[in-house]
Amino acid sequence: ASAVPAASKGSWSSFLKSITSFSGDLSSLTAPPFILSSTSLVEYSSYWAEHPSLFVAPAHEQDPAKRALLVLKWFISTLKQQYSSRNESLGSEKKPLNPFLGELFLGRWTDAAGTTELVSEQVSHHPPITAYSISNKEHGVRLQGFCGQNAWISRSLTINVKQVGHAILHIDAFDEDYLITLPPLHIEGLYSGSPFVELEKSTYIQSSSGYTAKIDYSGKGWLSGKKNSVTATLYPEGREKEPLYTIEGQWTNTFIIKDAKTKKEVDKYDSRASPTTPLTVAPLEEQDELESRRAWAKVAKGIAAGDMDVTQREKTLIEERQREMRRKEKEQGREWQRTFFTRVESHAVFERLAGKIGESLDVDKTGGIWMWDAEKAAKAKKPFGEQKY
Ligand SMILES: CCC(=O)OC[C@H](C)CC[C@H]1O[C@H]2C[C@H]3[C@@H]4CC=C5C[C@@H](O)CC[C@]5(C)[C@H]4CC[C@]3(C)[C@H]2[C@@H]1C
Repeated sequence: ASAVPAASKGSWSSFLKSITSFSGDLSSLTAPPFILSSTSLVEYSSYWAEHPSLFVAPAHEQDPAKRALLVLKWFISTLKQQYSSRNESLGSEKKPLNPFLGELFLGRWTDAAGTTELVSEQVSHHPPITAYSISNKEHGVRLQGFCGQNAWISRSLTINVKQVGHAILHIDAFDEDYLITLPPLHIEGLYSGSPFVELEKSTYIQSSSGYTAKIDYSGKGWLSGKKNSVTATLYPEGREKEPLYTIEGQWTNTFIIKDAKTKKEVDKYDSRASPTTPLTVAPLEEQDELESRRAWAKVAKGIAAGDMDVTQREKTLIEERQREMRRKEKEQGREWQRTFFTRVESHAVFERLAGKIGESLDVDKTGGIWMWDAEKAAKAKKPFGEQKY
């Protein structure tokens, strides 16, 4: 059954034609109004920690294998938010707003786990790359990472997305690091007008304490037959055939954790019984002009009202201002200063952990690694974007 509103049938079918001649940069596609989201992609970093208690739990587990298992459990619990939350709240996957260079999204979760802070910054516009840091000081846990997307259309009107980047979780109490790789995905359901994400292939979590998790994704009609299926094993690095724990289930629903030797269930996770903690974001009037919801407020209103003239006009204003800033920077031989993150050519922890996973790891093809810069962060205060012209 098509989910395309009757009035949009025409624009949806012309949209489907347009994506067959697709270039590779998703944001270059003009999608019809009903598929547009008023949320900017820079906000998607928040999906990593909407269950702060799961995010900090590993910091309190003394046994290194069980600690690695808690990291694996937290990671799989984030997938529903990352890849399916728009379906829940908006009825289908939507096209997010394309963040401008320097766009910021700042927020915090305050709940039983204390305060967990989110900083997300669009560190590159061409190609689009978002860098993020999520940290909880009381429990001494910090996730940092970056991500971009390479996309292409396959013949069956499927949008395929390869994610570029990775995440690194650091646990202060054990001075331990976990390298997390990002799943390839494709968008199904485009033809019927109700697109949704399906994950595919495998990803890894490699700990500095010597444990590897391999996570395999499959969908409806694949080996497991169920939509959004996931299986995972946790094993001592290099000994994939001697798993300690196994996980199986659906990342949009429930999954169970078993002891690989006794085959006994040791834990389970039910996403429907695990409410997320809402993120607290400053009210628009207190936000900096670089902060996403303030910057896109007029565009968001236009999209919510289904008024494409206002939407297009306000979007053009933002895009023109960005082009003007890039032109001036070029003229003055300067580059936009990122507020919280720095690009490095190499990174010891990343290289060491990536080496343990071996060739299966898709390192960022742009070669750069975006890292949280504590010095910049200490100096960063509003107005963030005061770059002298
Ligand atoms: C662009 C053509 C178009 O508008 O088609 C409409 C459809 C909504 C499909 C294209 C868009 O689908 C969106 C899904 C987005 C990904 C969802 C989750 C994540 C995880 C997060 O940690 C990083 C970002 C990422 C990979 C999103 C990237 C952008 C995606 C693919 C949107 C597509 C434009």
